[in-house]
Amino acid sequence: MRTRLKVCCIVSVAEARLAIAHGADAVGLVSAMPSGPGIIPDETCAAIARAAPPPVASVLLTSRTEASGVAEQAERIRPSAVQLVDGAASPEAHEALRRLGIHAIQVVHVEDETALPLAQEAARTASAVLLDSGRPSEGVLGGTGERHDWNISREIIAALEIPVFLAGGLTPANAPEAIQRVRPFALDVCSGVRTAGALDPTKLDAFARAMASA
Ligand SMILES: O=C(O)c1ccccc1N[C@@H]1O[C@H](COP(=O)(O)O)[C@@H](O)[C@H]1O
Repeated sequence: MRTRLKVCCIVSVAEARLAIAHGADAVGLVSAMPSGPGIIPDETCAAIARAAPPPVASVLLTSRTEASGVAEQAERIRPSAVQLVDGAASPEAHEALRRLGIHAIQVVHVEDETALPLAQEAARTASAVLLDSGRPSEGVLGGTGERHDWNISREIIAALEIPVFLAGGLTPANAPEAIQRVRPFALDVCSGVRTAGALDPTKLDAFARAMASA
């Protein structure tokens, strides 16, 4: 099965078009976060979500955890899916999104082996799980540009029956190894395809080619 590509930290409709032209199956839109390089206003998230043509998915990243707050933001922005970057998000938040016809992608930050039971719990109610390299205890919920232990990710993916995205420090150089070793449903990249903060067509092209070579 082809590994899907999500290009994250999209800041404009022009960047979304560039990512899609290079084969992105999904574009990620980072709303308010405690920290991170990719944050854009909700109004910009909504404009990009409106511009994403089917079957490309628009994925809103939120740090909200309460069901009512998550649903309120999702209803305003109307993405295809919401990526809940804080592991404290509840099954009620997943259910609230489901009622709106919006997929819940629950992030699990892989700090150690405890990520496996966290992912299994999230998989009970979310549409998909995304494995990232944040450090929630330090208020870092993603966008680190760092890899985590892919042996743990591989174990999680083997144990779950729903799609699992792999994120954190992916680059054109390590994308083939990520696909071969971890076997995720999709790769999710932000900093690895950017230069001085801007989406870089040369790196995007290299990333897409690296995926195709795996
Ligand atoms: O990029 C951000 O600003 C951000 C902030 C808070 C949570 C997630 C964030 N970005 C997401 O982090 C992953 C991995 O990014 P990277 O490839 O390691 O740079 C990806 O989903 C980003 O969209």
